[in-house]
Amino acid sequence: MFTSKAEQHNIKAKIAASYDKLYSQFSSDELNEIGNYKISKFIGEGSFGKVYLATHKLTHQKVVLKTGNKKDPNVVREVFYHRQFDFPYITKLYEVIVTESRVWMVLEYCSGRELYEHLLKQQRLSLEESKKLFAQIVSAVYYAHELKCVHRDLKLENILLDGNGHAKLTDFGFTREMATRSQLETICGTTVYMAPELIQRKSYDGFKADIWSLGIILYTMINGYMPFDEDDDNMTKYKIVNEEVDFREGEVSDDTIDIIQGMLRKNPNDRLSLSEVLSHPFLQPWGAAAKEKTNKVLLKQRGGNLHFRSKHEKRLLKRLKHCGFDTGSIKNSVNKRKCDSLSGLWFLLQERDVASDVGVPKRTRSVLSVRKVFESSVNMVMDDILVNSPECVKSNSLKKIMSRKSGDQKIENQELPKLEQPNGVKVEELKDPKREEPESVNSTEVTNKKKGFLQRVSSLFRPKKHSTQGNINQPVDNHTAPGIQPLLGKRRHKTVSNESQEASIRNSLPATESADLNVQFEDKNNKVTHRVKKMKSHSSSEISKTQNGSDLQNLQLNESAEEILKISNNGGARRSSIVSQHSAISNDTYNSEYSTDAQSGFRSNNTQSSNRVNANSENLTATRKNVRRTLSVLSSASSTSEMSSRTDSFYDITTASSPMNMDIRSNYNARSDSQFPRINGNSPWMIKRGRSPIGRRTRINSRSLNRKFRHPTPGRAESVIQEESSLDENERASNLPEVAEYDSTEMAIHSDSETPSKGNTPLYTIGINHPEARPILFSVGRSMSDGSSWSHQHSDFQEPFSTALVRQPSSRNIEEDDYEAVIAADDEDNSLEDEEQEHVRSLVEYV
Ligand SMILES: Nc1ncnc2c1ncn2[C@@H]1O[C@H](COP(=O)(O)OP(=O)(O)OP(=O)(O)O)[C@@H](O)[C@H]1O
Repeated sequence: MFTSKAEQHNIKAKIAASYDKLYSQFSSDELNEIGNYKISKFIGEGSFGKVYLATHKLTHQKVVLKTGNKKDPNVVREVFYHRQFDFPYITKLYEVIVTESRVWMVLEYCSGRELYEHLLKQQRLSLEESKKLFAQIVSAVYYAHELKCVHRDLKLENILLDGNGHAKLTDFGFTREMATRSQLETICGTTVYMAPELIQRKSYDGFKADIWSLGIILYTMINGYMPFDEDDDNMTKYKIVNEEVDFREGEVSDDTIDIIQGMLRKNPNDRLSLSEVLSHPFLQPWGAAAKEKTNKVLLKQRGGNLHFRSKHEKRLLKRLKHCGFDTGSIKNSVNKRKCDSLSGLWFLLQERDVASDVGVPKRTRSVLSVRKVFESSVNMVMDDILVNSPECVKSNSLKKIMSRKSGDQKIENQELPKLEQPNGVKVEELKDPKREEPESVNSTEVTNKKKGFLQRVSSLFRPKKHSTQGNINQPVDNHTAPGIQPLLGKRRHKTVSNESQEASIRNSLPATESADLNVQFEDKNNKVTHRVKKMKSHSSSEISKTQNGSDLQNLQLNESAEEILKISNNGGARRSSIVSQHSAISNDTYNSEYSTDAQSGFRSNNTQSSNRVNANSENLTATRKNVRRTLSVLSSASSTSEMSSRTDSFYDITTASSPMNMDIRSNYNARSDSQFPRINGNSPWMIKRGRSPIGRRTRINSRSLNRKFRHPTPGRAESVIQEESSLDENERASNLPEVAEYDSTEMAIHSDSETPSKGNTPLYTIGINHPEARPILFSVGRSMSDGSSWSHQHSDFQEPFSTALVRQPSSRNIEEDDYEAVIAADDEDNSLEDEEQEHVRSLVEYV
């Protein structure tokens, strides 16, 4: 109990200050967490929204958060289709978080970034690399096609590379199912990757259109420039429709020519099928292997056998179950592709285990993984369970591992990016990537072996640094080509910045550089400079407008080249064959298939700016760059016909709040279908403790030995801990030990109570790094008389603990004589017996 009024005032003041801090955090504009993900930096911006690098708090896995407006049909479409895909060469969609206005897609992080950037770096890819990557890309598309989905925006920018250099197809904003139709009408994609039938605005077979785009991709990978890419869009379109791709004589093998020509046949029905592409001699041995792998995945998936079959998965599942997770819910989430926090957790756990499958004995690592997840997810102590789990006992002693690994490590302070609200998220500060640490801990020297058990264990779960893997922190644009590097560096930087930043970068460039920030490749043989454009997906309602106002719809694409050129040249002078200033304008101009005038605001900004460019040639350079970078386009030709895809009934995507951040106690009643981990078949907070140490380290009577902590009855949802025994609910409630108040600091509210001044106050997690953090020593006991309630006492600890939950007491009239327990600081205190130690840990750390 508190010894003086002054102390009580002091404590009250601290609680009030913490409350204020919490309140201001709630009302802050800064955004640094979404669900279970901690945002670490802004990495790019697409047509639909911004993209951030983030860390999954429970597994420390890096992920990408891609945000979009909830009302944007393309965002809905992207989620709808993407979540159906579960394939090694398609970026994984782990989770979808829906907030009031935005959708956050949690995606697999591809540290190698875009294939486009890789190609810029290499100028052109070796045949071997091209084959390998292309086989992976084709297999991803083949997989999607087998699921009757067409991508419709295949391009270098939509193929990412993971840390192992594997291709990952992404960006399913224009995807469409083809199960119910054979022809599509909506014109969408990116001009230079578009099939002739789309350019001609005919109805088209989506599968065949994808195959054409793949042909463009392969050609570009091998040659380092695009087959149809003129500075003038009309010319590009003319060539797509009328001309054959050309190859440098003697440089390209017959197989290469054959496969590319096979994919780029003007008549869609003459094009190779993807199965044929994968079996083509050019692509061997990669193609055949990729095809086989894809067919296996498809077979498994169709049979509903994709998950939980491998030894590794079974082992992980077992561990989770052992720790009380509701594995049925996890399976359900994963199998149904719910993209909720459970399936996210599952996939990330799996990936982390696979990634860290080096060096640590399997059994131990598994146990530790599960332990860490559990610790993080419910913020409570699992030591009791894990230390005594058979796995842990069989393998290395956890204590030994901890004492080996807990070492004196200095953890750098982590700076968080400051963000605007989701719909206008803006990074004010970018963290130094080298200092990036997944843990949100402040600078602390951990020197004492006896310091926080959790912290020591937690240090074991920090992701290993894989020096061989692609590092996101490395600059992407270390272009090898002289002269290109500075240009790329600047352009790249600009790509992820806002318009004003772009303008300032551009202004700082010499005129020749700023003229076109697209990278130029010099073809040494032909002395012709080629370009690989980076195209930004966007749309407008102006598809038919060329830069000079001519209507492409009326343009006869089989007109003579002269005619076309005449139109083009009228449209504006080409500054040179190398650096085009004008061409991208109409090239990048399309409609959303749902586009209406009202909606055009969504994706038509680039078009509008393009038009402004035309109007004012002085602004052309700066504005064009925005337009130029990317384009994926979607015309409104058949908006109604394809609208039906919106009616798909998919939304069992979970909404925003992470279960881990929810008040787990308030879910007590629903625990049978709870998603939360359960311990020994009970709710997560019903941690079974051993026996309680009593009577100055003597034993308590047998009745209390089997008691468990649990949260209170529904009527007292805010209360903290209750014992479970054979007593009925009322008795349990009355047996709730009250926990003394202490400082409350960082987050993790575990109660819905509004203010700490109420009788039942919220619980807070106290962080070890808080300047005022100190542990609480609880003396817990009960009188020896039957039916007596548990009570406790608290006093200061000399040594800090990693975590303690505290609560303002509602009752302070506990009599000294009622106590019979003394709590020890650490499990290494040999003066306590095992069960007593467990009790101590569960009380001090778990409470
Ligand atoms: N899973 C990912 N891993 C790593 N980087 C990613 C990932 N997804 C997107 N990015 C990066 O984020 C940026 C924006 O991506 P996004 O897909 O939103 O736009 P985009 O493909 O550039 O444009 P658009 O949507 O118009 O096609 C790009 O630089 C991209 O490389």
